[in-house]
Amino acid sequence: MAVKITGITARDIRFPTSLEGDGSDAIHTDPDYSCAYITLTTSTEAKGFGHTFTIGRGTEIVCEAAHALGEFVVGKHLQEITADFAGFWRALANDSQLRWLGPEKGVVHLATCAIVNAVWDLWAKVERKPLWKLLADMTPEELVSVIDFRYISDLLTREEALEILKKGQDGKKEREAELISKGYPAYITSAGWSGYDEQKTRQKCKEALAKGFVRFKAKVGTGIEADRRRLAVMREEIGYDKLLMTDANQRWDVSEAIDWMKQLTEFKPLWIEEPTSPDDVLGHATIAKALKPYNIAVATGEHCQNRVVFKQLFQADSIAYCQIDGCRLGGVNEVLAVLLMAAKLNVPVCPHAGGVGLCQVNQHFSYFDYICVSRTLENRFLEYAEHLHENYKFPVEVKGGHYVLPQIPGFQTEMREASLDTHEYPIGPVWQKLFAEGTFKPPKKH
Ligand SMILES: C[C@H](O)[C@@H](O)CC(=O)C(=O)O
Ligand SMILES: [Mg+2]
Repeated sequence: MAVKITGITARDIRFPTSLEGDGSDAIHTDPDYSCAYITLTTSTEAKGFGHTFTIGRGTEIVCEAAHALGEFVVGKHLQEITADFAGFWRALANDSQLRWLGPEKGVVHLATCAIVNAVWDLWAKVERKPLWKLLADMTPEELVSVIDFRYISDLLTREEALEILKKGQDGKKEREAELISKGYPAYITSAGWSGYDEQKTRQKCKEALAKGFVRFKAKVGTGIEADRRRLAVMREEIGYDKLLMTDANQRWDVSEAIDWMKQLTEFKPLWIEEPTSPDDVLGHATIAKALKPYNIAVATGEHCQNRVVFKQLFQADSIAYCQIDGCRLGGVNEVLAVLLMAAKLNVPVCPHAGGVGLCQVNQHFSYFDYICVSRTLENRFLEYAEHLHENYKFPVEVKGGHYVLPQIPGFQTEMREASLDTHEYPIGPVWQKLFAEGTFKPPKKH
C-alpha cells in the first residue's frame, strides 16, 4: 500500500535530570536530558517517530531546523524515498542553502538525523520488522544503495562495502539466533556520573552488579583527586575482574589528557573516552600513541559530527573504539557508512547511549553490526544508561547485563503520549511546576 507522508511536527521535550545529577560529566555539569521529537504523519494509520538528543537549552533551535527541513519529506511517498534512499539523504543533508549552516554538522544535521530516523521507523513498521531485522534482511546491494559514499570513497568504496556485506551473509541466521537467545553485551554508565556523591556511586555499583553488569564507565576530568576517589570507590565496589572505562567529555588539552590519564593508570581503565575536542583528529592520535604503553585505549564518537570525521579518525589511528551515535550522525544511512568503515579497519564499534532515547536507537546498530558486518562480539559492548526508559512506548530491556533484542516493528523511538504532554518545554505541567516553585527559570521572551 502506498504511504504518503502528509505532515511533520517537532516537539521540544525535556526532562529535568540535572536535579539529581543524572547524566552529569566534567563539561556538561547540569544536563536536562532532552530531545527534538519528530512525528511524521501519513495517509495511513502508520506514523514515523524520530528524535535527536540534546541536553536542554537549544532544543527549540533543533525543532526550528526540523521545520525548515520538513518540505523535503512532506508530500513524498515512503516508497519513493526508499527507492533512492541515498538520493533522499543527500537532498536532505545538502539543501543548497541550509547546508551553509553545516554542512552535515551541528543543529541542521541533528534535525536531519531525527527526520531520517523517523522515515526508517515508518519503513520498519510498514515492513512489520524491528529496525535491526529490517537491516539484517536487506541484501548487500540494498544496503549499499542507502549510503552516500561521497567524501569517504578514498577509504571505502561502494564495491568494498558490498564485499564486506556479502561476507556478512555467511552465517547470519546463526548469529541472529545467537543474539536472540543470549542478548547483546552491555556496559553501564549510570554508576559513574560526576554529580553523584560517594554513597550514591557505591549504591549504584552494587545495584548494577546485582543486575549482572560486568562492565562500568566512570566520568573523569572534574579534578585529579576527585577522579582518583571516584575510580577507587568504583574499583572497591566492582573489583579488578570487571571492566572499567573512563570518560572525560572533551575536558582536556592534548598534553593535559596524557598527563592526567597517566595518573589514573592504577585503576586500569580500558579506555579514555573523548579526552579532548571531538574535532581534533590528530590530537586523539597523539593521545592514543602516548597512552598505548599504559594499556589505555582512546574511544570517541558521541560528538563526532559526520562520516568524514570518523573516516579521518580511522585513517589517523586515532581511536581503538568507535562510538557511533545514530542521533548525532545523520541517522541510519550515515551510521551504516561508519559501521562499514570501522569493519574495514577492524575497529570495534561500541555505540554511545548515554542520553534520552539513545539506548532505544543505538541498540539496533550493534545487533546489525554483529549479524551482518563485523560478525564478532570481541571488544564490543553497548552502553546502557538506566534512566527515562519508562517514557517510551516500548522501552529497551536489559537482562543479566545483556540487551534483549526487541521484536516490535519499528525503531522503538515512539514516546508515550502522556510523557510528551507532561514534559513538553515550556508548556508541559512538569515545567510549569518547576517554574512556579522557582526551581527553574522560565525561558525569556525577546
Ligand atoms: C551529557 C551526557 O550525559 C554525557 O555525559 C553522556 C556520555 O558522555 C556518555 O554516555 O558517554
Ligand atoms: Mg561519553
